[in-house]
Amino acid sequence: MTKPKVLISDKMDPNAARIFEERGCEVDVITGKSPEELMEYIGDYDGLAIRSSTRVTREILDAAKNLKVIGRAGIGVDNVDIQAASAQGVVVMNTPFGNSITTAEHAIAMIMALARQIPEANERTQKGEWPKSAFMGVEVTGKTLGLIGAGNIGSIVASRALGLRMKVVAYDPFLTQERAVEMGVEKADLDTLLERADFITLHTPLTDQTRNILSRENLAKTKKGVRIVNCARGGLVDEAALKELLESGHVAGAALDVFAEEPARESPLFGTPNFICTPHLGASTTEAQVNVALQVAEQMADYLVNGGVTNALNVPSLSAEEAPKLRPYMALSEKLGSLVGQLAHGNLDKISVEVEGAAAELNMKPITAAVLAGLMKHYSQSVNMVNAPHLAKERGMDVREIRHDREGVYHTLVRVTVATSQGDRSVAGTLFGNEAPRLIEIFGIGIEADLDGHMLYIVNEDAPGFIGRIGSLLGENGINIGTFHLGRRQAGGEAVLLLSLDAAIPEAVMKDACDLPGVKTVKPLTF
Ligand SMILES: NC(=O)c1ccc[n+]([C@@H]2O[C@H](COP(=O)([O-])OP(=O)(O)OC[C@H]3O[C@@H](n4cnc5c(N)ncnc54)[C@H](O)[C@@H]3O)[C@@H](O)[C@H]2O)c1
Ligand SMILES: O=C(O)[C@H](O)COP(=O)(O)O
Repeated sequence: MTKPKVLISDKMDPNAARIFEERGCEVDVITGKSPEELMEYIGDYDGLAIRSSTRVTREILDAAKNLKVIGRAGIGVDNVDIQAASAQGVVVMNTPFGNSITTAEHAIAMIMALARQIPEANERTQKGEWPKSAFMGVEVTGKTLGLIGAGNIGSIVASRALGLRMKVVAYDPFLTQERAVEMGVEKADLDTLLERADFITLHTPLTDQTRNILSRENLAKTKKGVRIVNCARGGLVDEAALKELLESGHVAGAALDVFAEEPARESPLFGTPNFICTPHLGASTTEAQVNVALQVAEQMADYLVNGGVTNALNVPSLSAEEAPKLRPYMALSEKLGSLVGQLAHGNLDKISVEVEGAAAELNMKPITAAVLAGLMKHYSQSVNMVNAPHLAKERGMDVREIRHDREGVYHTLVRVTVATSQGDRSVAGTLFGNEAPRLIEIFGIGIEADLDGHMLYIVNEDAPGFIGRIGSLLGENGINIGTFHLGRRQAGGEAVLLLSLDAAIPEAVMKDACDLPGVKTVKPLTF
């Protein structure tokens, strides 16, 4: 088996490359290249490991013909076009916790640096000024910290601030009262926070709701003498308004680790009194970088080698334990989706996936994704399990998942039903020995078969002599039958034949098969 190839395109702890190699991947480290250069060689890789410098745009993804997974060694994925990645079937994963403590500590360091003006005092002291009377700081003890965003990092900041004997007021629409009590913070609305905070620290992602959350208007609502810290994302604070308020003295200090435009080689804020900044260093500690590098490499290799999905932002997670159990179900589901996609006609926009027996114990999302991938691959190119649910949603397909508790005849069963203009059409399958996908029913007729390679599906009137005639026709045309499966609704009623063939059936033979007496439908199938 060829080894999956991974490209590390941003500066990353060397442990990442080591883990990739140990887990059976080939790895190249090529950093600091332009998007045009990256586009030239990205097509060779199955995996792309990044931090915040590589921008994974639609154009890069278009060139990344073999790409299966993008791994972000860190939290923010705003440098990745997730929609384009999903549409292309590329899994996007991050490491949501590896640098949280480090970033929270950076925010606390910024709070302390602002309170005691450490950067300016340091600079002037080293210039030989000994400016003892120029600086008068504030204590943080007893002050109110306004926390905007109380997720992973925000809650660590809160716990450290409480340790510094600050009061913490938090604004986060997803913060429950119970969680606020557990964190020891006071839940507030944004206006209350702005009015009351002596220090404000931001810990939200950049979204349409949070962009410019500290707008000119909101900054004007803050207490005179407020100090502001942003170690989350540029774009959360109006930088021009911040500069004016620092100059007027309304804002007593501001510390930014992140800027609306990065890298920020110039900014109107540079040189403004009481403004300090760092070049997006929130996650830059040895500990955090080792954490995220190890984690991203483990996750990506797990996906590329075993199909395990952890911390993905565009597909449901699938643990390394679940992956081997689900793999045969995914193969079965893909085949059932493919069968129904080849046999049913009309608008296949209503689909239900039902599971019972052992299958009902499993995570259904990957099973449904596999059904959709099998169904849609006959209608759209480059569809896979990652992009199939997105494509189905985009097309407005009504997808239902039904889990039955009942015990059926089979120890495990997956059924796929599509609503067609002729009514519901359903196919079902099971796993033999928990491993081998096996069809057990087509459109209400019990029939057992492997769905593999070239097959021929025939519906005919159940009458003596038909099997001989179809066998002769194929034999006369040099087409070897591999397996032969039969089912019927009732004696003398509608019968189904499912043949596996060693080669694709030529058009002319298909026509002759259609002309055999009693034949209603003939359809070549491929799996
Ligand atoms: N400076 C750095 O180097 C650095 C390092 C790590 C993370 N970050 C950034 O820090 C941010 C926070 O990371 P995290 O791990 O805590 O994320 P998280 O998802 O755990 O927490 C984000 C919180 O923001 C809240 N939120 C969302 N919309 C909001 C709104 N409109 N108003 C108020 N709160 C809102 C969410 O409910 C959530 O609780 C992210 O943007 C991340 O990219 C920066
Ligand atoms: O979202 C993150 O994890 C941080 O912004 C860290 O970014 P970096 O990996 O480029 O330091």
